[in-house]
Amino acid sequence: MTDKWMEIKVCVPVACADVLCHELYELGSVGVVVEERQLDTFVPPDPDETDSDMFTIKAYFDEDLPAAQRVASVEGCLKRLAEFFPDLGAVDVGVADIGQQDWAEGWKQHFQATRIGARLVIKPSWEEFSGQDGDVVVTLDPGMAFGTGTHGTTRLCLETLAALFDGGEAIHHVLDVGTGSGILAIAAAALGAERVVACDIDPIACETARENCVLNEVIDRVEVTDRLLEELTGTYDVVLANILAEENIRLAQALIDRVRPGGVLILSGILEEKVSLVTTAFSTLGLNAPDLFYDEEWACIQYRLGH
Ligand SMILES: C[S@@+](CC[C@H](N)C(=O)[O-])C[C@H]1O[C@@H](n2cnc3c(N)ncnc32)[C@H](O)[C@@H]1O
Repeated sequence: MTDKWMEIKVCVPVACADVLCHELYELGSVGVVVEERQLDTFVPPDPDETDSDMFTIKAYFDEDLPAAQRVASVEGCLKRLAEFFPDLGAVDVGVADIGQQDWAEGWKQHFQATRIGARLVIKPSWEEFSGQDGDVVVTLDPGMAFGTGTHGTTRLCLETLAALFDGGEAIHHVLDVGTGSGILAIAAAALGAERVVACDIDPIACETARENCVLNEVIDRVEVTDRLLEELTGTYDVVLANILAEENIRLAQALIDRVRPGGVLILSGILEEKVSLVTTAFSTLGLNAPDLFYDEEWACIQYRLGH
C-alpha cells in the first residue's frame, strides 16, 4: 500500500457534484469526499465563502502521476462537464501531497495535554504527563468520536464546568447530552460528580465514551446510554449539551426539564452568529439573562434556573 497520496480539491456547484465524483473515480481516484457545509456544521463557515450552493470535493489518488499531469486531467474533465453544466464556470483545481500518516493520524498532532482552569488537565492516551499535586487528569483516546478538548466548543464546556466546580458549586449529578468521546462526562466525574449520565445518538460515540470511562476508572459513576434525551428522567445539578444551535433549540424544553431548580444548563456548539437564535428560543421557555462565553467563532451559553 502506498504511503503517499495526492489530494485534488475543487469547489463546484451542487448540481454537478455527483457527476464530477463519478468522473474522478473514472480518472483513477481511490476515494472521493464531498464536503457539504450544512452537514459539517462543527466546522465554522469560511468568511470568504459566499455561495452555500457549492460543494467542496476532495479526491485522493495513490499513483505516482506528476501533480501537473493530474491537475491537467481534472481540468480537462471539468471542461467537458462545463458543456452540460453552464454554472460550472472557471474552477480552481487545488493539489496537495499528503502522507498516509497525515491522513489517518494527522489530527493527533493537535491534541496535546491541555490545562483547563486551575486543576483539570486533558491529555491524550499516548502522551506522558507529570502534573502538579491536586491536578485532575483526564486521559482520552477519542478514536472516531468527537471530543479532544482542542475544539472551541468542547473547551468552552470544560472551562465552564471546571469554573463551577472550582467555585464550590454543589455538583452531584450531571447529564452530558451528545457525549462524543465522553470527555465532558469524564471530566465531570473526575472533578467530583457522584453520578453522570452521558447520552449520544451515535453508537460509535457511546462505545468510545465507555472505553474512555474505563480508561479513566470512572465507569462505575458514568452511565453511557444511546437513549434519547426525551426518554431520560430525573433532574441534574448540571446539564451540558455540546450539540448544534438548531439541535439545542429543538431540544430546549427537554433540556430544561432535566435541570433541577437552581441548577445550571450549559449549551455549546453554537456559532457566535446563532447566539441570539438560541437565546430567543430559550427566553420563550422562561430562561433569560444567560452568561455568554466565547472562543473564537464559538459561543457557550450558561443559564442558571430559578428555584
Ligand atoms: C460536537 S460533539 C460533542 C462531543 C463532546 N461532548 C464534546 O464536547 O467534545 C456532538 C455529539 O452530539 C451527538 N448528538 C447530536 N445530536 C444529539 C442528540 N439529539 N442527542 C444526543 N446526542 C446527539 C453527536 O453524535 C456527537 O457525538
